[in-house]
Amino acid sequence: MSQAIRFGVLGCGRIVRRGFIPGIAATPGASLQAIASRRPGVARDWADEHDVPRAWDSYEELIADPDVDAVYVPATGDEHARWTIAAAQAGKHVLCEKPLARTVAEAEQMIAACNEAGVILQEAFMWRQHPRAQKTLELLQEGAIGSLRIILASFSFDLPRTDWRLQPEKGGGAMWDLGCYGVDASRFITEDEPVAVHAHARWWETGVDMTMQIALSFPGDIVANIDCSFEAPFRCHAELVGDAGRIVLPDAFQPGEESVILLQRSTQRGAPLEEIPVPPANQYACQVAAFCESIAAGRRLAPAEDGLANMRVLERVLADAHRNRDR
Ligand SMILES: NC(=O)C1=CN([C@@H]2O[C@H](COP(=O)(O)OP(=O)(O)OC[C@H]3O[C@@H](n4cnc5c(N)ncnc54)[C@H](OP(=O)(O)O)[C@@H]3O)[C@@H](O)[C@H]2O)C=CC1
Ligand SMILES: O=C1CO[C@H](CO)[C@@H](O)[C@@H]1O
Repeated sequence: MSQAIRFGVLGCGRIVRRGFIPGIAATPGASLQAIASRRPGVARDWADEHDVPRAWDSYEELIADPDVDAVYVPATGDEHARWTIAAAQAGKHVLCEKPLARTVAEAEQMIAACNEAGVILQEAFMWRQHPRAQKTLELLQEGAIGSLRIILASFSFDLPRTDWRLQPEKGGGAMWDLGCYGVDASRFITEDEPVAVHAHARWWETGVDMTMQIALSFPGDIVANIDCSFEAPFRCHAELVGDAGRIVLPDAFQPGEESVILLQRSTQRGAPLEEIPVPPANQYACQVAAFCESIAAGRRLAPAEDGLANMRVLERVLADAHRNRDR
């Protein structure tokens, strides 16, 4: 096999520890070469703890490191565009956390910078890379639930009120953080873009949406009902309803190593739910592997333009929620 892709990570946050580090450790063909934090000494501590060869006290130094081939951007939403563009200009491939940016305009600039530099840009919608996502598409294509009519997706948890996700200037808001998954999933499942959007939110004192209902209509009169919330118990599920059955995806966007698809092949009340097995997989490892595959192929197998298309829908959704405020 050719030389492993050497990754650098910009920041020491929760998803780095919980997702990316275990994911890259389980990915042959990828290695974690360097880690940076804006907080002095933090990257050194993490590097020692996780056996990472290099530690930097600034993102600029990591980006300038000639031994780094690809950069993972797990920063707060407001920092995605800045660091993606800087890394691309230094010739590094970029795996950027979701959502790509705060605005469509920012996402367009990121894609342009990566195209100009000839580097790969991938949005870190890890759930798409898990084998369950592909298996779900196959079941739909085989007609396992007949014609798709309804998509339901819910993602919520009780957010500590001190989190940056409540700050609008940091790219906060339940839609950007959680609703983006349901929108991404409905576009992935329909392989299409919505023809109409409607949204209603409950707003937090800082100006971000705390809870949002999103209704999307897709070609073929497929409807998607998506909800997201920072003020509710943890829920993360999706259901695809057809005219001949339904598919349930427990822990939709955060499947564990072992996950299942629940399939009801009938519209009869009380019809059994069959467990469709899915190969065990760590979705963060799948994500790194897919990204490395794109680098090796020299083209984006998971196009960043898809992230841009998601951003376009999210911007429309947020605008509609603002329009419906106080109605
Ligand atoms: N795909 C997934 O499963 C998940 C994705 N995410 C995404 O990952 C990103 C980070 O989320 P999470 O790890 O939960 O967040 P944390 O609050 O735990 O970490 C924030 C991160 O942002 C960095 N950062 C850079 N600039 C700033 C700044 N100006 N202010 C504050 N922090 C800054 C910090 O690095 P430093 O060490 O330099 O301070 C740190 O790495 C978000 O984009 C989020 O949407 C989050 C959770 C799950
Ligand atoms: O992307 C994400 C997935 O899960 C988290 C909740 O558990 C979110 O807050 C996060 O930003």
